[in-house]
Amino acid sequence: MMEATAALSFQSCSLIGGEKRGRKSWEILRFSPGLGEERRIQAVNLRQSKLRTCSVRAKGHESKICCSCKKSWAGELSNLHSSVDEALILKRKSEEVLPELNGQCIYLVGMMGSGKSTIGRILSEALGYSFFDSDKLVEEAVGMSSVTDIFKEHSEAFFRDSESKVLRDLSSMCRLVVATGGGAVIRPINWKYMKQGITVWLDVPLEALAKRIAADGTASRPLLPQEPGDPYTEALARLSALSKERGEDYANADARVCLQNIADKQGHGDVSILTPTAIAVEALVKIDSFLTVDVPASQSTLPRVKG
Ligand SMILES: Nc1ncnc2c1ncn2[C@@H]1O[C@H](COP(=O)(O)OP(=O)(O)O)[C@@H](O)[C@H]1O
Ligand SMILES: O=C(O)C1=C[C@@H](OP(=O)(O)O)[C@@H](O)[C@H](O)C1
Repeated sequence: MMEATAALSFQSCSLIGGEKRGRKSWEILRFSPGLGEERRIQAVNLRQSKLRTCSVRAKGHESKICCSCKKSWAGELSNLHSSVDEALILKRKSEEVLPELNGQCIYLVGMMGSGKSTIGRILSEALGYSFFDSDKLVEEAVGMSSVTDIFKEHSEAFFRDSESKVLRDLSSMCRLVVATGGGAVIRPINWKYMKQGITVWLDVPLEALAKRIAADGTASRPLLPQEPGDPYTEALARLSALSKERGEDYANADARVCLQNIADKQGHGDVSILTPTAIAVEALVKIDSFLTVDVPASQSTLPRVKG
């Protein structure tokens, strides 16, 4: 009872001013346990990237609430790791973004190994969307079990044509999260298909990509050197060349999730400790910003919404 009263007081206190009307922006994360007179509440505002902690002191029938506000919740995430259930934040943020998406698909783009499949699965589950990996769809369409075999037995151009057909077919559907192949961005026609939905670039430092790929092996990635040698150094060299060729292409995406920026905001700068769930939350934050940005009346168009 005390907790419910405190939560209501917290939500209705003046802290809420200045945000979108009619939408709950502050999420109560936790009450301190214990049965004492004073309790602490942590709440996060995903829209404004803020974390607040309140002490609630019971005085008769009233609750006195003292609040402190931290500038950036992203900057607090390392602390939150131990104290806050990331899954709850993901759930709350996806509930907030879902109505704004209005069924539009999400296309994840980024270099190979950037986490498109990993983050895509998490996003699809959180949003109740279906997940597709475009490489897998190409394999099914061609009737071969790996992209590497398609490159070997046919050609890269054949693979790219099949990839474009897959993206064309997906573009008429809704409520999907699609992990695209790392090279899907190089063909302008693919952008036409992907822009039927929201495109999100997972921007991961090359060193982190090379580490992941060296750990996974390059067998499933035909554009990377397959010869013996130091896998990290070889992957890094090839990824650097591909990234130079494609840098501008990825930047066409509607939203950019830059892992280095997240890690810097958290104050440690280490992208390797960012969890896939935290990255998925950041993707939703960026999608939300893209969808809710004020469009001047002169430039407004009908919403890009399907069925
Ligand atoms: N945030 C992360 N931190 C550490 N490893 C990750 C992260 N996201 C993905 N990985 C790992 O990196 C590798 C490539 O991820 P994947 O999702 O297959 O990338 P993509 O689909 O972009 O090629 C996998 O081994 C995966 O487990
Ligand atoms: O970057 C690329 O050109 C490619 C990336 C691969 O997908 P992932 O990004 O899922 O590894 C796959 O489509 C193919 O090997 C080509």
